[in-house]
Amino acid sequence: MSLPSFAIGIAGGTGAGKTTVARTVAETVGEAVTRIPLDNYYRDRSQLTFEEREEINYDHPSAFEWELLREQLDALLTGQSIEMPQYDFELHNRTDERVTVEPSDIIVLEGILALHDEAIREMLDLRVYVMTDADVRILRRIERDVIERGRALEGVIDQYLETVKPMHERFVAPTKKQADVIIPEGANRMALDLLIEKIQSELSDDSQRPGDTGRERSVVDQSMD
Ligand SMILES: Nc1ncnc2c1ncn2[C@@H]1O[C@H](COP(=O)(O)OP(=O)(O)O)[C@@H](O)[C@H]1O
Ligand SMILES: Nc1ccn([C@@H]2O[C@H](COP(=O)(O)O)[C@@H](O)[C@H]2O)c(=O)n1
Repeated sequence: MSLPSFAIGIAGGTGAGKTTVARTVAETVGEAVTRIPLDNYYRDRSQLTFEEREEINYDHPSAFEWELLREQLDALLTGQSIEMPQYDFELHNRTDERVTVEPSDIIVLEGILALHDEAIREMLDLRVYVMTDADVRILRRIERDVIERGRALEGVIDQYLETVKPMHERFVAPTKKQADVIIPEGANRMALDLLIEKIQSELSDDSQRPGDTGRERSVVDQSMD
């Protein structure tokens, strides 16, 4: 593999289609792709009871362990493997499991706040925002949370109105301005084809990568300036 890797951030509201875009890129781009779901960096909450964990605002930036994400993204971009934490949505907590993730030419960070943190944004070569209407997103979320995440319909609706929607407006939607590319309606084929073409052209021209000089020092060092 060539260093540094080409890093892509995919942000957008819950249910916008971020995972679908990330998977499609991984399947189509024709190179090894390392995917980093931001959800895995929700803070460890083992010190709290299940009832206390249910009350947490999971859409506020403080819910994530940014320091660990910065360190691990930096490691991957400089060719080192990481021990990535794993998250259980039914327990609202990290599991004890860690998964060894190897670096590759393309690293894709995907999550609601993938473009929120300035240090992380600076590590990305391409910033993508997936934009899908709120009504479509909440319908997708209800289906997913009830079927896959073991949630009751009433709880999903309450959480959406109390935290998901206001935090989306306050923290997620504004990161659209940080994006190089906005994909309307999720896995829009034309937009995806252009995105994949862009990634392939960047990969075939290593010398043009903006990160080549920017990553001479690790992001961990930079944050201490
Ligand atoms: N462009 C699309 N058209 C139709 N369904 C889609 C599209 N993009 C995503 N979906 C579906 O919407 C749901 C949520 O998509 P997902 O990629 O998991 O969203 P996110 O990662 O942003 O929460 C999934 O069931 C997925 O299959
Ligand atoms: N214990 C948790 C942790 C997170 N969430 C919700 O997940 C959403 C982010 O995941 P997407 O795949 O939808 O992008 C986020 O909006 C959190 O509200 C949760 O419900 N429970």
